[in-house]
Amino acid sequence: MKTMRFTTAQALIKFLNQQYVEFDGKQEKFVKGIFTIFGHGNVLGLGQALEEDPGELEVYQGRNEQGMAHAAVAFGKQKHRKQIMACTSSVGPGAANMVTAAATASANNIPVLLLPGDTFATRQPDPVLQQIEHYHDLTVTTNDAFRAVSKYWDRVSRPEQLMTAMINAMRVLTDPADTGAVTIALPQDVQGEVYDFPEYFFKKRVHRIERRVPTASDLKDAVELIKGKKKPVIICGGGVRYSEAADSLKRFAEKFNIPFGETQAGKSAIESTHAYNLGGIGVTGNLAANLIAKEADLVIGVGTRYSDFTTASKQLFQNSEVDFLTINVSEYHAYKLDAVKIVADAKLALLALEIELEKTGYRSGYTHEIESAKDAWKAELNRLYQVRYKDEGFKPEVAGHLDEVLPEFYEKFGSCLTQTEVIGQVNQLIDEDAIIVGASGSLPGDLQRMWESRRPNTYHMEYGYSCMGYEISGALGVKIAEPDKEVYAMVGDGSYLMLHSELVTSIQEGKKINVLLFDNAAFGCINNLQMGNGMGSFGTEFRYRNPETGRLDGGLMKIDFAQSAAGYGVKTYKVNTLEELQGAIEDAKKQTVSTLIDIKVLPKTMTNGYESWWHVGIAGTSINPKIKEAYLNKENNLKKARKY
Ligand SMILES: Cc1ncc(C[n+]2csc(CCOP(=O)(O)OP(=O)(O)O)c2C)c(N)n1
Ligand SMILES: O=C1C[C@@H](O)[C@H](O)[C@@H](O)C1=O
Ligand SMILES: [Mg+2]
Repeated sequence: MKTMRFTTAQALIKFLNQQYVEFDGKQEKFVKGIFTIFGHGNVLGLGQALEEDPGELEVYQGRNEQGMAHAAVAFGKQKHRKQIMACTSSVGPGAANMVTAAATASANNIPVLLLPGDTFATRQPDPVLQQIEHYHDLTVTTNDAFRAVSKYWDRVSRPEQLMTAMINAMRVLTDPADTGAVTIALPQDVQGEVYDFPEYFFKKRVHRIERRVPTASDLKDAVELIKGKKKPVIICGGGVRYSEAADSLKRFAEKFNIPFGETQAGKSAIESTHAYNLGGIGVTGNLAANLIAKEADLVIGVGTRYSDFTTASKQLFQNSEVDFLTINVSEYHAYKLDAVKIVADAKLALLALEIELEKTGYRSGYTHEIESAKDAWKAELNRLYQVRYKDEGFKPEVAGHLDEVLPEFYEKFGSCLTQTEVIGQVNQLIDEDAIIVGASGSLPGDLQRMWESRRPNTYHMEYGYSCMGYEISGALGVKIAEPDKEVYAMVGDGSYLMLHSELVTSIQEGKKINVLLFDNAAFGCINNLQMGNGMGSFGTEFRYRNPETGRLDGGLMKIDFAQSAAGYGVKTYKVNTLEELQGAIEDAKKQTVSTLIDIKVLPKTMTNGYESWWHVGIAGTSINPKIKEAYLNKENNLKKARKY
C-alpha cells in the first residue's frame, strides 16, 4: 500500500481539494474555499497546512466566527447545496461563536463544514487557555455544544480517525434529505500529528447527488387523492429550488389549473408574475395565497417542512374536507400532517405525477377564484406602495399601538418614510437580476408578502432559524456565489447592531454588497408582537434610560449608521425621503465598494397580517384584561387548528 506522510491538517486540506459532486451529469468541485479566524487552537495546525498548500481552496479571513460561518451557509444556500464553504475557528470562544451558524445551517438544511479547534487529545497541558474543566467528564469540551445543532458531529482524536470522519462528513453534506452543518472537531495537537495516510484516501471522489425516484404505489395514491379534489393549492417550498424543479412545477400548475403559494425558502423559484403564483403563504403570507389556502380541499406541499409560518400554526387550511399530499425527499417531512406521501425528488415526482394525472383528464374546479384573489392582493399591494405619512388622517399599518411615537420619530429623525413605500420603491429601482438577502425582524414578513421576484433565485431569505445577524454575512456569501450580480442585504437596525462585522470582509475582498438598513429605532416586530397580544411597549424600543422613571422610556436613540459604516470604507447614504432613496440607489449601483443606505422608516409602518394566525405563548393569567383577551383569542384560534 502506498502511503503519503502528512499531518492531520495537511491531509484534511488535501482531501477537501479532491471532493466533487455530480448532479444531473454535471460535475463540480464541492468545496470552494475556507473561512478562517486563527487562534492557538488552529493556527499551527490547519493554518500551517493552508499556508503550505491550500490547493485550489480560496482562503478567506473572517471577522466574527458566527458571521463568517453565516457567509458560508449563505454561499451553500445560494448554490442550491451543490457547492460549499468550510470554516475553521480556534478553540473555546472562537468555536462557540460558530454554534449559532451551525444551527442556522441545520434548521435550513444547508450544508456547511465547520472545523473548530479543540483541546489537547493528550491532555498533557490541561487546562489550556479557554478550556472549560468538567470535573465529571474530561471528554466534554465547548465543541460538544455543536452536537445539538449538527447533522453530523465527530472529533478526530487520532490522525487516522480523519478518514472515517471525512467520508461521513461528505455523506451527510451531499445528502439532500439530511444535509446541514457538519462539525469535525480537531484537537490542536492532533492537527499537527503526522501519519502515513494511504494514498487512496486522497483519490478524486465524486459524490453523486441522486434524484430519488418516486414509487409507482406512491404515485397511485397521490393520483387517487387529487382526482377527488376540486380546490387544490400547491405550496412551493425550498426543495423546489434545491431540486431545480421550477419548470416542472410551473407546467404542473398550468396543466391542472392549480395555484401555488410560496414559502420563504421557495420564493423566487418562479417569477411573481406567473399566472398561478399567488405569492407568499402563511403567517407572513399575502391576501391572495391565504384566501385560496383557507378554502383549499387539498394542500400539495412540495419541498416544504410545513413550518408554523407556512401553515399559520396549522390553522390556515379551514376547509373541513382538506387533505394533504406531500412531495419531499425527506421521509421525516413527508410524514407530517398525516399526508399522502411521495418520498422523492421534487422534479422527478412532479414529472411522474403529471404523466399519471394527465391520464385521468384531471383539471381543478377553479374558475375565476385565482384571478380574483390575485387582483384583490394587487389592489392591496398598490395601496401599500402608496402609504404616505403626510396624507390626511394617517393611520400606520400597525395602528393603535404607538400612534404617538410617529410624530416623535418624525421630529427627531426628520423622516416621514413608511416601510411599505420604501420596499415598493426598492423593488422598482434595483436591477431585475439583483439578489435580496434577509433573515429577521419585520422585513421577512413584508418581503414575503410584497416582494415581486422578477427573475428566478433572486430572493434569498433565511427563515428556518431567522437569525439576526445573518443578513450582512449572508450577503457576502451570496456575492461570493454570484459575483456578477448586485446583492442587497435587507436589514433592520436591531439586526445590524447585532452583527455586521463581515461588511469589513466585503471591503477587504472587493466583494461589493449593498446594505439597505431600515432604522425604526426598535426591535419593531417584537414590539408589534407584544403589543398585539395585550402587553405594553416593554424593552423593545431603542430609548434612553429615563432617570425619572428608572426605565427605558426616555427619548428615542438616534444612531448615525451611515457615519459608522463610512469609517470602514463603505460608501454611505442617509435617506429621509423617496427622492433621496432613489438617488442613493442609483448612485450605489455605480460604486465598486460596498454601500450602505441608512433609511429612517417610521415605526409601525410595516405590513400587518392577512387572514392568518401565529400560535405564540401567551400568559394564562394576568392582571391586565388585554392579556386575558389575547389569551382567549389564542384559545379560540387553537380550536380551529389541526392538533399535529
Ligand atoms: C439572534 C437572534 N436573537 C433574537 C431574535 C428575536 N428577534 C426577532 S426579530 C427581533 C428584532 C429585530 O429588530 P430589527 O432588526 O430592528 O427589525 P424590525 O423588526 O425593527 O424591522 C428579535 C430580537 C432573533 N431572531 N435572532
Ligand atoms: O421572533 C421572531 C418574530 C418574527 O416576526 C421575526 O421575523 C423573527 O426574526 C423572529 O425571530
Ligand atoms: Mg428595527
